[in-house]
Amino acid sequence: MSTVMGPSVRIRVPATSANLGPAFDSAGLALSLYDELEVSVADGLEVVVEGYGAADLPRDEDHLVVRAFRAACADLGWAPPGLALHARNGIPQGRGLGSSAAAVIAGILAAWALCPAVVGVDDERVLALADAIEGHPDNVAACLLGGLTLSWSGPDGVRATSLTVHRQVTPLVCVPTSTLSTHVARGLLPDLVPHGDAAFNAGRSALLVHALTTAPTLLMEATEDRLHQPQRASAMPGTAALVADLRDAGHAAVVSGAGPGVLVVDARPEDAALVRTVVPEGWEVLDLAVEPAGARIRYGDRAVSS
Ligand SMILES: Nc1ncnc2c1ncn2[C@@H]1O[C@H](COP(=O)(O)OP(=O)(O)O)[C@@H](O)[C@H]1O
Ligand SMILES: N[C@@H](CCOP(=O)(O)O)C(=O)O
Repeated sequence: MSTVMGPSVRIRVPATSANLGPAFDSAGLALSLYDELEVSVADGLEVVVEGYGAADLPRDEDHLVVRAFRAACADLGWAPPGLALHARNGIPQGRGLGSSAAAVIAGILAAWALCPAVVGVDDERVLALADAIEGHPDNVAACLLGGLTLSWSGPDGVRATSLTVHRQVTPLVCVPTSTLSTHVARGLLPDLVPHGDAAFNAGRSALLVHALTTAPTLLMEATEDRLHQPQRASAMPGTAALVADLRDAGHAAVVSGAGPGVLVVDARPEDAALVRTVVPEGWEVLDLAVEPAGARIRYGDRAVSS
């Protein structure tokens, strides 16, 4: 049992769905499904987990929130003795809903919020470190900033921008019982792709931004992809079949992130019942909203970052 040594901070981080079809490693959508954490500096390490992962996440320095916290502390030049972490996880893990990105953002924001030497949060520094830990920027950007995010890397490091989506973008997520590690799913992708497929995805990605923000009637065409879903289908045949069935029924369905969850981008309230008839037994259907503001930090009742 460790002793808490200062004030606590509460962090709420949203689930995210990356890629959205063609925009591999660049587009992300924040969803109204959250992990909530309470963190304080302590004289040792104490980790309590409720909800998803309660039975199998590590309770030591290997816990991803702890690892991200430690990395952010090092980045800030701060060396707290330990931390007390209480996590209530509402984001299913290993399903393509950005649980690891949420854990990384939570750990980094906790460090920024608790470090005595800093005031406020520098989103660009948070994003840079989160991208370095996660290995791709799409989920961490959406988790941090909310809404529809586009992220890219350049000479100045990782950058991201957040856009407001059209009101007809109403996400519905289908969550299987099976899991697939993002690391494994990334290993299925080839190093080289045909130029025609790259051109196909470039056009669809550009159209995707227009469809999500302005012209939702174009979402079916705008969510077509040739760069990652076909290459990963053998690792998640049930997911591939469900995406095909939903698209045949007229829904803009895609693999959520690296899978095996499925995102329907444009589900109207009345579609939820219909989708439930197509989804295989055991899958959970979550009727969600877009989370517009992203991660939230609170000291008591005072919100200091969104
Ligand atoms: N809330 C969490 N707390 C601690 N570790 C987590 C948490 N969420 C995810 N992780 C870690 O990330 C892994 C899942 O990451 P990943 O394969 O990228 O799937 P996802 O699509 O859910 O992000 C888990 O097995 C676990 O090691
Ligand atoms: N662009 C990444 C997205 C991974 O998202 P996750 O939610 O499955 O971690 C990829 O497709 O590998």
